[in-house]
This record gives sequence, C-alpha cells and structure tokens, in this order.
Amino acid sequence: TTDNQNTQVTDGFHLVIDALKANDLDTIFGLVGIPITDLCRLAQAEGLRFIGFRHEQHAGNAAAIAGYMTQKPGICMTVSAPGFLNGLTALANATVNCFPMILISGSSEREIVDLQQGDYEEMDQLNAAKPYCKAAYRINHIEDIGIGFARAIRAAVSGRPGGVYLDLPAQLLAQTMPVEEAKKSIFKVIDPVPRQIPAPDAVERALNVLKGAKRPLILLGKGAAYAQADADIRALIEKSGIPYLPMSMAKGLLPDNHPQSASAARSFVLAEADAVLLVGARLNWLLAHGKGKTWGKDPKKFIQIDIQANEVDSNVQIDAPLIGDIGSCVGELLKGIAAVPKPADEWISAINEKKDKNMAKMAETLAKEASPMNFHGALRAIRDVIKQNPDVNLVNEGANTLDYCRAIVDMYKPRKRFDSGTWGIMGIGMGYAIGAAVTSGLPTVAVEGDSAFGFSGMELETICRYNLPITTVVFNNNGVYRGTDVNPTGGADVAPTVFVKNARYDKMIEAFGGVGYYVTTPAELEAALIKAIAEGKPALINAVIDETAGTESGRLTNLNPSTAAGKK
Ligand SMILES: Cc1ncc(Cn2c(C)c(CCOP(=O)(O)OP(=O)(O)O)sc2=O)c(N)n1
Repeated sequence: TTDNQNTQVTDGFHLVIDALKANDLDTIFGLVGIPITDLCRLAQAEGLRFIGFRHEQHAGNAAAIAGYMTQKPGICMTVSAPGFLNGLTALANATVNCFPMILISGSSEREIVDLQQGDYEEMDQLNAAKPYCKAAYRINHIEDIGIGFARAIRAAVSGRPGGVYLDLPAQLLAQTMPVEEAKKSIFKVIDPVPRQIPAPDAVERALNVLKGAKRPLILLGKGAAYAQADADIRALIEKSGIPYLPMSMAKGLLPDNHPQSASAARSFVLAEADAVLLVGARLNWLLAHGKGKTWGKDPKKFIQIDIQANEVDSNVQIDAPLIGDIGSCVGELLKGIAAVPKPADEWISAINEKKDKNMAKMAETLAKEASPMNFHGALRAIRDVIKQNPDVNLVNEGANTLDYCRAIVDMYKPRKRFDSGTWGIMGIGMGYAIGAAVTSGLPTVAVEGDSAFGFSGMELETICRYNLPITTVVFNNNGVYRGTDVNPTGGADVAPTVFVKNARYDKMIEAFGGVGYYVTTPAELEAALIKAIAEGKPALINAVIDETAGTESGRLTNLNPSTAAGKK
C-alpha cells in the first residue's frame, strides 16, 4: 500500500512473515485470536504452513519437536496472556530438553501494562517468560523486526539449544515503513550454529582417560541424536569397540540390536565401568546424578562432551571436559581413537553374559500370553511392527507405558523416538506426534498411557483436520498407573487415580472422521497397527490392558514420598 506521500509502504504483519521466510522457517504451529489471527491468515496466504491447534501447549510441543528434528527453531504462535501462558509450559519443557523453539506471542502495549491500567488480556509476558526460557526479547518498532528475529533464532539454536520467547505488542503489527527501507532490515542469519572446536590438549586428555581404562563405556544422550553427527558417532563406537548405552531419545542412533549396545546390561555397565564418555548426556536425575549405588562402589573417570562449559562438574567431578559441539568433539576423538587399545575381552564377555541372561528373561516374559492383555504383550506386538517399519516416528509417554516401551520397543534409526524426556512430563503425546508427522511427512505412532493421552486428546481433531498419518495407541488400564484403586470411605467419588471403566477412546477419533480400532489381544493390536500405518490416515487403537498390571509411577515408584503418620 502507499502512505500519504504516495510512498510504497509495508507493515509489521508482512515483515514478521518476511523475517521467517528469509530464515527458511516455513511452518507455524499455533492457535489464532487477538492480535494474531490476521498474521496467521497472512502466513498461510504467503505460503507458510499454519497448523492450528486446540490448546497452545500442544502447538508449542509440536514446535519443539520440529526444532529437535531440524536443528532450526520450531515456531509457535499464540495470543496474549492466557494463550502465552499455555505455550509457556511447552517453552519451558523445550528449554529443559534443549530443543530449539521460539514462542511468539501477541502482547499488550507497554504503556498500559506498566501503569497496570487493566488492558484486555493484560500481562507482563516478557518478564513472566524469562525464568523459563533461554532468552526473551520484545520488539517495539517495525524497523527492529529483522534484528529481533535474528536474535531469537540465534539464541534458540546456538550453544545449548533451547526455548526463546519473542514478544510482539499488538501495535507493532500495524506499524508501517517504506518498502525499500524494510527490505534492508530483513536478513538471513549467517552461521547461527558456529562449530566450536575442542582444544587439542582437551582432546589429548580425553583420549588418555580412554587409554587408561579397562572397562570403558560410551553414554549417548539425546544431544548426540540432535547433533546429526550419526556417521562419526557410529564410527567412534565401532572403531573403539567400546560398549555404548543410549538414553531413551538416543535410541536408534545405532540400531538397538547392535552388538555393542549395552542396554540389556544397563545396571551392570553403569556400576562396573571404570571410564565413561558422556556424549550429549547430562549426569542428572535420569543417571542418578552420576553417584550412589547405580554407579557402583569403585571411582570412575568421566569424560564429558558438552557445548556448555559450566555444565561440567554439575554433579560429580569430570576428569576430562571436552568443550565444543558434539560433531567437532567426536570428530577430534575419532582422529586419535586408533591409539586407544580395544576394551579387555573379559569386559566385553561379562557384558554379553549379562545381556544374554537379561534378554532371555525378557523374551520369556514377552512370550507369555496374558489375558487380559498386559503391557508386555501389547509392547511385543508394537516391537514387531516397528521392526518392520524402521522409518516410523514413535512418540511415547505414560508411566508403565513409558518405562516398558523404552525397554521393549527397539529403534533402528536416529531421531525417531520422542518421549517425556528430561522432565518426565505428561501431555507431550499429540503435540510431539503432530510435530514429527508434519516435519517428516512420515507415519507416526504414539504409544500412550490412558492418563497421558488425556492431556492432549482433543488434538485428535487437529490430526484429523490435517489428515496426518498418525496412529495413536492408547494403553487403556482404566486409570493413572492402574485402574484398581478404591475410595477408602466407600463414598460415591472414585479413587484419585481411577477413570471411567472401559472407556472407548476409539470412539473419540470417529467423531472427527478418523479410524477407531478396539483391541484386546496382541494379535489384534498387531493387525490393527499394521493396517493403520499402511493406510496412513488418522487412527486410534484402544488397547485394553489388564487394570491390575501397572505399578504406581512405573519405575519411579520410589520418588513418591510416603506419609509416616499412617492412619489417625
Ligand atoms: C504434566 C504432568 N502431570 C502429571 C504427571 C504425573 N504423572 C502422571 C499423571 C502419569 C500418568 C501415568 O498414567 P498412564 O495411564 O499415562 O500410564 P500407565 O498406565 O502406563 O502407568 S506418569 C506421571 O509422572 C506428570 N509427570 N506430568
């Protein structure tokens, strides 16, 4: 359009879209409303994909997984205040998990917020976001849109990736500026993820720790999967002959049936290893903070590859910090690995003995037919289908459903398993599934506890609306963890952990045009899953699971505090 001097002008709406396009960011996951509805319409009109959700948390989770899969920040767009707050949970979760995403929310004008004059959806969103994300910026002037997006993109993907909040006051979108001037303000960020090469002496120190080890172990975290240094990571493991342990989202970096995988002997190798190389894995609660009985009685030497120097010594002393990006660090170790002697035969044979014993025990459990179907029978069926479909994305959450699926369902390719991650958060299911399916275009299977599914179940309508190839498998055991608790008072209210008995989640998806399956045996589950994946349409399989089969909080039972007071 032209201004009163007859000069061609553009506006904030268009410059936001131009900034995204200039940086190859082509998909927005969001939920419309004041003041972003027209921005979302314009995004679609200008060729970006806009995926509209039913709750902003799930849009944010989709953006986070898109970031994890592509190494470019996933984009989530919400309205102000309550919409922003709903997205904030996903932004915090992305930051904790080191997934790059940008939450863009419309906001109120500063002059009204700062005088607390009670604006529509008034909130100091920028300051509300800061404690829960990696960086937060507000853009007040149209001429700053290019630099503001550059800052947000670089903050999301450089160093340790994470969530960034970008605050756009409503008036910014309507501001105008001459087109020629505007074009100069938009640019593509140059080298947003600069390689960070480790110092030669640090590489030497790390190799020396490996040379002195009798029982070395390599631990792969989801950071190793995110790095997309797959060939070099595989070469480091295979050339060194060192056994490795993948954390849940690193499964598939090497096929889970790889001879050097120590997953089936996890407790043994964590306790017995005398040197541990951490690749994109933090010694946090998931690894018992690197100390205590999990790690055995003898002291261990730790080598830690990390892009953030102050993560080192977070829990235990690190003998060889290797600071840099994972690709560069692994590449440097590879150059010197030939000089590292292969692990002692007795270490490898001790691990294989443990693996064979534990795998035989698991095979025995999986072979048992149980009626009603239990977690193991259901997951054996899913394991067999995934083995035939290694390209399928697998999303997983729940308690028993999460713990058993991680152990039983092998993954064969990198960045195919997306789960509750560092926070153990429930509710990631449908958002992660949509993010993975939209980003990859590949069939996606979400293996969900029935409680976990409930957090994002309304997004089944979103899945059907975009006709996404997502099959949701609900492990229905009538409650949180299990379905058997009773109200001790005998009152009308059911126990806190119990749901509607024999709920038919398969009927839910039929309401939106999807295909529902109701299965009660592993054979029925296997057949339904094969069919649903092949059809590539939105589907939900309601898998009836024995309501007595679960344990409270799965493997985290011990984290529950218990009352010492007992009954009054
Ligand atoms: C956001 C959120 N709310 C609540 C929890 C607590 N929680 C909850 C509610 C779980 C659900 C377990 O029930 P389920 O039906 O999903 O799984 P299983 O039947 O497989 O045990 S697992 C768990 O840690 C959580 N982790 N995250």
